[in-house]
Amino acid sequence: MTVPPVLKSPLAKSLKVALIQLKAGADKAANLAKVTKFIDDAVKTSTIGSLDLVMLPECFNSPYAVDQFRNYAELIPSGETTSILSELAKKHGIYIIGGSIPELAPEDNKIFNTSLTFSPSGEIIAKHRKAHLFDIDIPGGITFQESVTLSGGDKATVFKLGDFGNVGLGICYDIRFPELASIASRSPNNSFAMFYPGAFNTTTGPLHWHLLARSRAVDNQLYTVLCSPARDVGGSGYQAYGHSLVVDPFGKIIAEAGEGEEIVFAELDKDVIPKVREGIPVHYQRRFDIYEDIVGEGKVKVSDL
Ligand SMILES: O=C(O)CCC(=O)C(=O)O
Repeated sequence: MTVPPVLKSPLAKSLKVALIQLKAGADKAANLAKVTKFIDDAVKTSTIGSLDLVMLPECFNSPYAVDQFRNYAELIPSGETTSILSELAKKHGIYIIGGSIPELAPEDNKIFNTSLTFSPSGEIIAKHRKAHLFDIDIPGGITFQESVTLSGGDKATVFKLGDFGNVGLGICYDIRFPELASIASRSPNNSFAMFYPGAFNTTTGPLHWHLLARSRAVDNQLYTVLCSPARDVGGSGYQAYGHSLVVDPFGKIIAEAGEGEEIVFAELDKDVIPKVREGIPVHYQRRFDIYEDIVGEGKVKVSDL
């Protein structure tokens, strides 16, 4: 096997990120006010210098509940959450990965679980509709059927984060399907990170949250960044797992929250990617001649907004 010359890192510089682990309730205005305050605080209290990107959790403006998604759904881009996040990105001059919100698609009245990313000038630069719907039934554990009210997106999402390079985006349950991260990481997309706003629960969280984050990182030799809501201790609704985290391309957890409301800071160091790909050259050893039919070049649907 010939290892090609080490690629220069796709990153212009290190990416400084903050993950906002907040608890959302039934009051949408209060949720949005909280988001504004947390983002302002993250920028002010950053322990790693000037932030480049702030990330929010899945369903941060509504309860995470099948019977509530339609009540909270908004049009994109004309809805209020889109304009608030756009203004915040502009005000602070940062990228915002806007967790996810229920989106109403007016053309067919469907509801999607959708994540938007904003540039530092407030433009939407990516839109991912959760592709794999969270339909599970674990006796004595948890039953949840997103497909009762949500529809699934039909594209992988990879986009350019300005000078930092390409990244991929999935939502929560999407992390269980390795294909999205693999599409993002391999040529020609060559992403350095996968971002997953997610709301695992107290049944599957302890079993799989860290395992999946580390697996996607190791499989693809990129960073994985997962942002969860805080746990609603004593609440009667969905119990999010918490533990927002960042895993480096070696599979090491470099930042992690607890269960409550918290901001976690992490720096995604550009030099780690070529180091790990040189040391363990799986990135260059893919045998698409053997498994082209699974994720063959040119056969994927990547979102272009
Ligand atoms: O996959 C899991 O265990 C949790 C997924 C989830 O909570 C979600 O997709 O919102």
